[in-house]
Order: sequence, then structure tokens, then C-alpha cells
Amino acid sequence: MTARPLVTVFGSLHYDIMVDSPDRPRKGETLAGSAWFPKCGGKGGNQAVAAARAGVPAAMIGAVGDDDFGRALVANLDRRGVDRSRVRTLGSAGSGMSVAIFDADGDYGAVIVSGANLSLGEADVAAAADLLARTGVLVLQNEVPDAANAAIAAAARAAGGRVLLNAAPARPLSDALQRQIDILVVNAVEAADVSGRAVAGPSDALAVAAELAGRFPHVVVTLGGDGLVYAGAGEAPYALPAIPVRLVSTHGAGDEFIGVLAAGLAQGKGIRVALEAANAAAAKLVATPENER
Ligand SMILES: Nc1ncnc2c1ncn2[C@@H]1O[C@H](COP(=O)(O)OP(=O)(O)OP(=O)(O)O)[C@@H](O)[C@H]1O
Repeated sequence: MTARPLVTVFGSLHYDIMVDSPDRPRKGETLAGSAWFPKCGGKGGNQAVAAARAGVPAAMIGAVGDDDFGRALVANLDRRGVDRSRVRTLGSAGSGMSVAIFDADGDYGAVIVSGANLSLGEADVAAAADLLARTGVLVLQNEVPDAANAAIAAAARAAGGRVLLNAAPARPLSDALQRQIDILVVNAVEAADVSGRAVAGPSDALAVAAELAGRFPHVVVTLGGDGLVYAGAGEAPYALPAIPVRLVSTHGAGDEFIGVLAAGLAQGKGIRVALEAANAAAAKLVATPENER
């Protein structure tokens, strides 16, 4: 596969606020939390940052509100070396954001407000034509409208790029979008949703990936501490075990995996080599002390 090293991510930017609390509040209750932490996130933004960190040029297409969260999200992309010239600032909606409340057991409940992310559409696709002409891999997720994903996927493919969909969070996929996908990446929960079959472990995942390979050219199911499985048309499905590490936190593992996988493919690596690099990078991240939050 010829290298065309630009990774372009079309998708979500969220400003995340994480709160440590003794419990999650019930209706009408106010609790005293112990600490809060801000984080620039959104699956799209995280994946673009991961691709850039993996050493390829990365660009982000997205939208933020004209507010402090939006300015922080854009500054973060600048700091991480992501081209954000196609991130629009919108006057009519606030930035995407989330609040996650972690209780003493480490369980959490969260609220996400999509805000400006929902404005992505045809105008963004048209404005990205020159970027798409240089893009090796376009990365999509399910946090922006499906119709926008379908439109940019068609444009990227027409321009000679490949399209990777991280179908997260799970939601129905339009036929128009499904037709444009080269590489589908899902975790076990999303694999069950896309296939309609339960995925309880690596052997279920292998069967489901093989079945989904009838609908998508390349299918990857990530399995957390069990690694991943891969299936592709004309190739025997296989599993890659997770790399054993001392776990600090699984936070962000999926986005790191996607960004590094896209970077490898854009550099011209074969799928197996790119999957091995993504598996190694995600294992390194979950063992990094700074990843605790
Ligand atoms: N405990 C672990 N040890 C080693 N590698 C891990 C571990 N957990 C996750 N990984 C790596 O990260 C990849 C993605 O993890 P996972 O399947 O949990 O994705 P996800 O559900 O999208 O993650 P998240 O939403 O928590 O970011 C795995 O396929 C594996 O490569």
C-alpha cells in the first residue's frame, strides 16, 4: 500500500470535566465532591492527538462554540501539533462538553452535551476538499451526525483515501455510511450492537468479526485486557493478545488504539503491523502513571 501519510479526523471535540464525589447524586440531592479535573476530549480530538503523537501529520475537522471551552479545545490541538485549520467556531451553539461524576468505587455516571459537534455537515466536507486530496486515512466516530459522516466518507474515498469508522458510541449505521467503510473498529459492546450477537470473549469476538467481514473489508474488535481480533475478506481471522502491563487506568485506550492504527495505515504499513503498533501503544498508555485520570 502506497504511503499517503496524512490522517484526517472528522468528528467530536468535547471539553470533559471529571468530578470525584463520595457517591453519585440522587434526584434533588447536592453532594460535596473532593476534586475536579478538566480534560480536552471528544473521541475525534483524542484520536487526532494520538495520530499526531504517533508521528504522522494529523488534521482535525470539527466545530466548537465561541466560548472558553472551545478556545481550550483549539489550543490543545495546537499544542499537540494537530492541524486545526478546519475546526470552525460557531456562534449559535456552545462547545461540546461532558461532566462525569466518579464515586468512591471508581464507577461513574456522565452527561454529554454535543453542542457544536452536531453542526458538522456538507459545508465542512466542501471546505475540506484540499485536505481530503492528501488524506491517506479518514477517521470517523459516532459522535457527529451520521449523514455528515457518510458525506465525508464518500468524498475521502473519491479522493483516493481509506475510511476508518470507530462505531462508538453504538448507534444504527445508515446504509450510505456502511458502504463507504474500509476499516470498522469496535469494542465488544459495539460489536454486539452492530452484529446483533452477544460478544462475551475472544472466541465470540472472532466469530462476530468474521461475520462482519462480509459487510466491511476489514473488521477489528478490541477487547480491553484480552487484546483484539481481526477479520478481513480473504484472510483467516486472527487474535492478538494484549501486551501484559501493570494497569494504571484504561482511560483513553480505545482512542489511542485508533489514532495509532490510522497512523500506521497512512504510513503504508500492512494491517497486521499497524494493529501490532496500536496494541503496543494502547498497552503503554494504560500503564502510564499520568493516565490515572
Ligand atoms: N489492560 C490492558 N492491558 C493491555 N492493553 C490494553 C488493556 N486494556 C486495553 N488495552 C489496549 O487498548 C485497546 C482498546 O481497549 P478497549 O477494547 O477497552 O477499547 P474501548 O472500550 O474503546 O476503550 P475506552 O472506551 O476505555 O477508551 C485494546 O485492544 C488493547 O490493545
